[in-house]
Amino acid sequence: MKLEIRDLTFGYGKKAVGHDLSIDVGEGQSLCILGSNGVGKTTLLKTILGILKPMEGEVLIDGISTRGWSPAEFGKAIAYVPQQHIPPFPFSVLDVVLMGRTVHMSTFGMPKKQDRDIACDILKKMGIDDLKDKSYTEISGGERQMVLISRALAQKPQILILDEPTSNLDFGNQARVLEYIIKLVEEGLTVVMTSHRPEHALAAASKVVLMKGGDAIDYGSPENVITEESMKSLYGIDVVMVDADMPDRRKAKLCIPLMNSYN
Ligand SMILES: Nc1ncnc2c1ncn2[C@@H]1O[C@H](COP(=O)(O)OP(=O)(O)OP(=O)(O)O)[C@@H](O)[C@H]1O
Repeated sequence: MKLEIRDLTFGYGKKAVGHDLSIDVGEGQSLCILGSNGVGKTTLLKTILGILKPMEGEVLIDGISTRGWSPAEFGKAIAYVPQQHIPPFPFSVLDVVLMGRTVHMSTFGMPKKQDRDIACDILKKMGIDDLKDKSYTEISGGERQMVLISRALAQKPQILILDEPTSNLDFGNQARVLEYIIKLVEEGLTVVMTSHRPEHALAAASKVVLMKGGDAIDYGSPENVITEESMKSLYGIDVVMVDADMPDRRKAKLCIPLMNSYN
């Protein structure tokens, strides 16, 4: 599914957070939104998800405006992995993942065997099936992040939206989640994510948008958009871009902040 954001102004009530944004991301592509704290990344995601109404402009899915869509219509197309999720009850991990199946059930419907099979299969693919029967309130923040990604995938969305998907994860799980996102994109999913890690955008995104002061100051391929100059402009620090030789002869681009402590 193609996601288009056309001349979008978004925010809370009458207060605009972002202005006149136009970006698109197609099937089998991923878009990463970079920008400093409080610039409006989550607010943009909430507007795409229909949680907030556009102040001006439109969000289109496969060319159709989502204005007036019901939560069920959004739920069938888009799944969301939020930054933080505080559970009100001690559901089991499997129950949380099964919640992703709700959009495919009738009102008051109960999960069927097929729903359980889908949920268990995703937990296996994410490498966390050993957590299945644990209480969601008694697992670590990083494990919870993996469970939330599983819940979103159980929804079988066409578009997956992730707000800082690697923020709570250890070094290994960050790489695993990024690899998994890359695989899902290769399989045809449309992904939109936010990140505070330029390397993650370089590794996993087809397109990057840089947000500053409510505007998109640059938008395009990660290699073109993520530069020493643009990162200084975005985050106010000097950075050095380095090409690292990977064992398979590929190059990986790294973005290293210039700190006085290096010697
Ligand atoms: N519910 C709300 N009502 C009014 N203003 C809000 C609300 N939530 C966030 N804001 C404001 O909107 C602006 C953008 O916030 P947002 O959470 O979208 O930023 P962000 O780029 O996702 O930040 P971070 O990187 O820290 O997660 C901030 O100034 C914030 O204070």
